Amino acid sequence: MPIPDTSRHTPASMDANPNIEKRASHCFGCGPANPQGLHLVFTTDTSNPDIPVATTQFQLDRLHEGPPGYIHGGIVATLLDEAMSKLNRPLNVLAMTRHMEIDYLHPVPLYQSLVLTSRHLSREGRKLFHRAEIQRPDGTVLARAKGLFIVIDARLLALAGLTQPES
Ligand SMILES: CCCCCCCC(=O)SCCNC(=O)CCNC(=O)[C@H](O)C(C)(C)COP(=O)(O)OP(=O)(O)OC[C@H]1O[C@@H](n2cnc3c(N)ncnc32)[C@H](O)[C@@H]1OP(=O)(O)O
Repeated sequence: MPIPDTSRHTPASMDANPNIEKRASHCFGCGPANPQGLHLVFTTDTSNPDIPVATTQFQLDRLHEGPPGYIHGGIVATLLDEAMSKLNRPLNVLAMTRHMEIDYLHPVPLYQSLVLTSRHLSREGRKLFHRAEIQRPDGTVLARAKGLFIVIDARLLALAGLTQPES
């Protein structure tokens, strides 16, 4: 059984009393403090505040290889999930992925700059429906996802110690 590397298991994300920003700093998708992470940085377009759009460019190497020369399918799912999660804050909610479905349309290549974009579709109560795509710069869609995110009650997060309680 693999032995955990304690040097990587004592960051701020594991501290007894972190705030949500410190915890988020170790997010595998976007956390700047995670040395193994993807370090995605999104631009969010809120010109229509009801339909936020998040976009980033990324390029991965063999660390994330699945089929030779292409990104592992699980990492493709991570990219799409991460992009959709970036729509929640502009909508002023905390939410977690409940369900997502993915169309792997073409293999997603390593060593090429690609575009990852997401868009909010609709909301029904606690249920947020988002979509995301990975595209080549010429607009060819390589993978596409639809996601259902469920709004989490901020007070429950505070009770669980994941956020600071509202004063
Ligand atoms: C805090 C910031 C985090 C940022 C995270 C970034 C994105 C992530 O990667 S999150 C990590 C992955 N996700 C998770 O670990 C979440 C694990 N799941 C959970 O904790 C819970 O299921 C949770 C909190 C999301 C929802 O739980 P719960 O409140 O019991 O909801 P639940 O009743 O199961 O489902 C909610 C609704 O979705 C509906 N639903 C479930 N599946 C589907 C589906 N496939 N299609 C349509 N609707 C569905 C349910 O019917 C229900 O609808 P309604 O309220 O109308 O009855």
